[in-house]
Amino acid sequence: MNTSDTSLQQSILVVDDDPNILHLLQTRLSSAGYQVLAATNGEQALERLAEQPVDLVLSDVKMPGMNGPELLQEIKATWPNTQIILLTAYGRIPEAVAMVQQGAADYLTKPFDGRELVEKINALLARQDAPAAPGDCLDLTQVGLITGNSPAMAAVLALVKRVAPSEVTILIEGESGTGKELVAKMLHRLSSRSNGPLVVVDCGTTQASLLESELFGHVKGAFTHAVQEKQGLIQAAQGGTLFLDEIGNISSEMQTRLLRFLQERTVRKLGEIRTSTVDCRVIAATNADLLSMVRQGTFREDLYYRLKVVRLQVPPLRERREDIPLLADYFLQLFCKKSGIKCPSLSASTLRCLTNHSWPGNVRELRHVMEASALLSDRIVLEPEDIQLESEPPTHIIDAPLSLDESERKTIMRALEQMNWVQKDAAELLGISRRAMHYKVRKYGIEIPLRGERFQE
Ligand SMILES: Nc1ncnc2c1ncn2[C@@H]1O[C@H](COP(=O)(O)OP(=O)(O)OP(=O)(O)O)[C@@H](O)[C@H]1O
Repeated sequence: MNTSDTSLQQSILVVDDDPNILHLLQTRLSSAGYQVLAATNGEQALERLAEQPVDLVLSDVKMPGMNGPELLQEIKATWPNTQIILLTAYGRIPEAVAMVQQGAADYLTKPFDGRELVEKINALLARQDAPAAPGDCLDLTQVGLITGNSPAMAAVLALVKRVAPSEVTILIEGESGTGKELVAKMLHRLSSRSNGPLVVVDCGTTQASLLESELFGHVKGAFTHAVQEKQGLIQAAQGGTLFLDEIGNISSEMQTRLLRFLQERTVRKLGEIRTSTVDCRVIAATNADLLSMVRQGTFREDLYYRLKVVRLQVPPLRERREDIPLLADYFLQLFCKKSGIKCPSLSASTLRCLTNHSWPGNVRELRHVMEASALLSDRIVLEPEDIQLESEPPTHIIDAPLSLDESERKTIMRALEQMNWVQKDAAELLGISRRAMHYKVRKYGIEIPLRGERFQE
């Protein structure tokens, strides 16, 4: 902590070119017990910091002269332990999110709620004061996440390390079995909440009717089988991380309740009047295309944007084949050690065979294949015939390069399907004129189902 010797007060530098906002922030934060310094632009902020380092900088993003991203870069280079919270206009959220990815702790949109701001700062500085989290020296294998030399996973891990210490909500996307849950674990372990619980909720397999009481809890007698009071999983994540797996599977009622929780950070048990505040970081994961679901009206747009403050995309295994040999060997050794059997090695042709497979079930499939091979073979070196791979679909279907026309036709079809066959909307989605869409539909002989509307030219 950077608190000066003469005072135990924590210090905050507020930076904004609007004198009214500056005054408001100074008053609010002083009355919350902080020592507050002020600057009206980025250059002045750096001068102030050179005179007196602070615990936290609260800065506007858009300012004349040095802008928010430049100021962030300067501060991170010279005072790496100083936390930065950004204030941004609603329309500039993408810029603020990019800054969080570059090391800012969090952001708030203007107009902001003063109470929420103070709570955010209190929580952030309280955690900064806490002893170093175990995640500080985390080695990936501690969460069981193995990667080889693939650039695709290196990029994911770099982003994980950058955003883990912040408080932002994260949406992890990726096909089933790619390791999204392990990524969530890593985010938790690398955060300042790593001493708190990581509560995993599988929204995909929990029965819709049960999910509400699982998440929010209930009082005794709230419904027929509520024989005793139960704490909800959200509350159980107090001080830690709530991981909502398969978020695309929740009902529209649950979407509304979750959105309310994300906005207000309070929960109310079923059958209870009182609400309680919960301080937890939320990470969600999905293997569905949430954006398409938003377009089809099956997933709330406002919830989608609340969840995907930062998006992390875990690539399928076929896009990071460099990782396959290391993962295969890791699973083989893990299983053999657990089962007390002598671990075989993999011949060069077996490795080639594993690397060329398309792995539709991703890392989970590779794990199962290696376990089965270790169990079923008693050889010292595993050859391709010892490995049971699902047969691949005929390669000419998946590998044949698409002609430009074919891929254009597929794109048009996908857009039309997504927009319920309304050509006007599909044209808008693809950023082409209605006339061009009409022409392409005719060119490719695409049949519009009767319920689809045809636009007037
Ligand atoms: N990089 C990895 N290193 C080691 N094990 C991995 C890795 N990625 C995935 N696994 C293993 O593969 C299996 C699936 O991983 P995980 O549950 O994290 O995937 P997921 O993307 O969350 O899947 P789903 O969408 O089906 O929930 C687990 O057994 C996990 O341990």
